[in-house]
Amino acid sequence: MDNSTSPAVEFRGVSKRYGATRALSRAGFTVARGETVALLGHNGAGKSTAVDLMLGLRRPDEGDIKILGMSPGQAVASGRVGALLQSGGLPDGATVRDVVRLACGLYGGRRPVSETLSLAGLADLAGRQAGELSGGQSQRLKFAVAIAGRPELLFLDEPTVALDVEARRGFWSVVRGAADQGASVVFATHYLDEADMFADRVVVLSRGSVVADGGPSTVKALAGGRTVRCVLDAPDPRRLLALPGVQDVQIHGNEVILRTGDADQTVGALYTSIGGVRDLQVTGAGLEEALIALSSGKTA
Ligand SMILES: Nc1ncnc2c1ncn2[C@@H]1O[C@H](COP(=O)(O)OP(=O)(O)OP(=O)(O)O)[C@@H](O)[C@H]1O
Repeated sequence: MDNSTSPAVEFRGVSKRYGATRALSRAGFTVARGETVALLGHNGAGKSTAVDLMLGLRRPDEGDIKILGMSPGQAVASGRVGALLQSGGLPDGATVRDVVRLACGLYGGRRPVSETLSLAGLADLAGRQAGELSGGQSQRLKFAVAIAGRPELLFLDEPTVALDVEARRGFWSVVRGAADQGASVVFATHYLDEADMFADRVVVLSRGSVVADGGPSTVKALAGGRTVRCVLDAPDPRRLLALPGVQDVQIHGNEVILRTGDADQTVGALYTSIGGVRDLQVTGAGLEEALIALSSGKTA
């Protein structure tokens, strides 16, 4: 069957219970080829369950899951899917190169060892023992194993949990490199800034249901956006309302209060097309507030 045009993921009406716990409740979303999608939600929202189901590690109670046009089991068996899961260690005594060589060998050399090392940012660490790596380096080694078969689709389950800011940045820059080569990426996270910065789309899960699905700025706007305050000489309400993202304008003398669904664009345009901006402040709903509002069903 030619399934090269099928979406990377079709997840339709999926429910999963563990005894009395309802982990997923008719959850649905799709992931297009080449897209990077964040599954965002608090602890227990159902993210890992969704990832396990997409990898065929568990079976849904109801619903339908297709991965690259196939059942999850077939997709994984075809070697076209890579994964970095929360569990799973590395052989401490082996070097980075040994681990990567083994992974590349298991996939019949679809991706050369040197390319895999360099994509994962490990070229300079190839001779290091896996047990001597920092947290960020060992996540990059697990990532190298995940991309060794040149997968068309990558699943990353909370890959940067417990990493510091620098290590997280390093990790995401290597993921970008793999995504730039055309792989679709699905990652679970409760780091809101990561979803905002690295995903084309964010699927927000709350108590097993999808409560929002859209671009990061759409998800933020759903929860009411942010407030941008500043001082301007002679503010013009019509020009301010025409700025990108602005939904509402209030003016008190020289003080301006804008409600916006995209604070970054609004602030940029304030400086470039209005000018004379003083005492600028941005407050209110970031993705964090959006998530809280969406999770409790209190969206605007
Ligand atoms: N093997 C299991 N047995 C029983 N309950 C489970 C099991 N795995 C998950 N759960 C429960 O299912 C719900 C969803 O868990 P899941 O791990 O999918 O959420 P998550 O969003 O990945 O959370 P986290 O961010 O903490 O990893 C939670 O209430 C969890 O306690």
